[in-house]
Amino acid sequence: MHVNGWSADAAPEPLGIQIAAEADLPTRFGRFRAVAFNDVHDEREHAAFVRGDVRGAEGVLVRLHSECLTGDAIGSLRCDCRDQLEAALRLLGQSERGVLLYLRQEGRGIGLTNKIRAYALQDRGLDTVDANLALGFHDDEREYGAAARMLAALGVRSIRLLTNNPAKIEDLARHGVRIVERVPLVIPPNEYNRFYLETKARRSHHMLEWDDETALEQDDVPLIGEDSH
Ligand SMILES: Nc1nc2c(ncn2[C@@H]2O[C@H](COP(=O)(O)OP(=O)(O)OP(=O)(O)O)[C@@H](O)[C@H]2O)c(=O)[nH]1
Ligand SMILES: [Zn+2]
Repeated sequence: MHVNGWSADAAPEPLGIQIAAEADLPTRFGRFRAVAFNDVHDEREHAAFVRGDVRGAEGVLVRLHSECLTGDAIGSLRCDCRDQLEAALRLLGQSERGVLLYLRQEGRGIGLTNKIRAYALQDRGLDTVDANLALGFHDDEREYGAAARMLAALGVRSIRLLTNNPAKIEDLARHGVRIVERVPLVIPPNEYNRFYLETKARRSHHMLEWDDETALEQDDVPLIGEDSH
């Protein structure tokens, strides 16, 4: 398939990464292409979900989503991950082209077990940053080199990045990704993640602004079979 003079088969692969497998993926958000990679620098199974033709394209709408098993799969209300994931997929599904990178750096890179340890510390009053520090980690252990290589392997030339996180923008740019615009992805808080979101804004400088009028009411949060407390 030729797009803007590029051929998906003949395009030069960037050093150290290549597409390992791809297939169509119809989803409840629209039709995507699921893409897996071989990356000599990173053995984790990151994946790209690609909407439309992105090879050679400029200003492609891109979301980098860091894995959150508790939020993404189980529907935890402690964070905003699943809401962000669904909002991003909805936006991409309405777009002609775009990419969601699903990055296997659970718990901001500390892994599931340590994230649950961090939750236990948060239940004793620490915020997300101090909980990570108490466990001997940085507040955020993620890096976006693999994401940059995946975008290069897909032939994306420049991106419009869906994020509120300045560190993500900086690290991606440091890895050579051209970001032409930041597109906010703000989810109104619920009663369980309000402190978490406030911590993101206050301590991690995330660009979060929401209108309290639009905040989810408890009734809107699907806590089936549980008393609210
Ligand atoms: N260590 C730790 N990780 C968490 C916690 N809550 C959510 N996460 C992880 O945080 C990651 C999501 O990152 P966030 O900081 O919420 O958001 P972001 O992706 O950096 O920023 P945006 O692009 O604006 O969404 C996922 O990997 C989650 O598993 C927590 O309390 N502690
Ligand atoms: Zn989460």
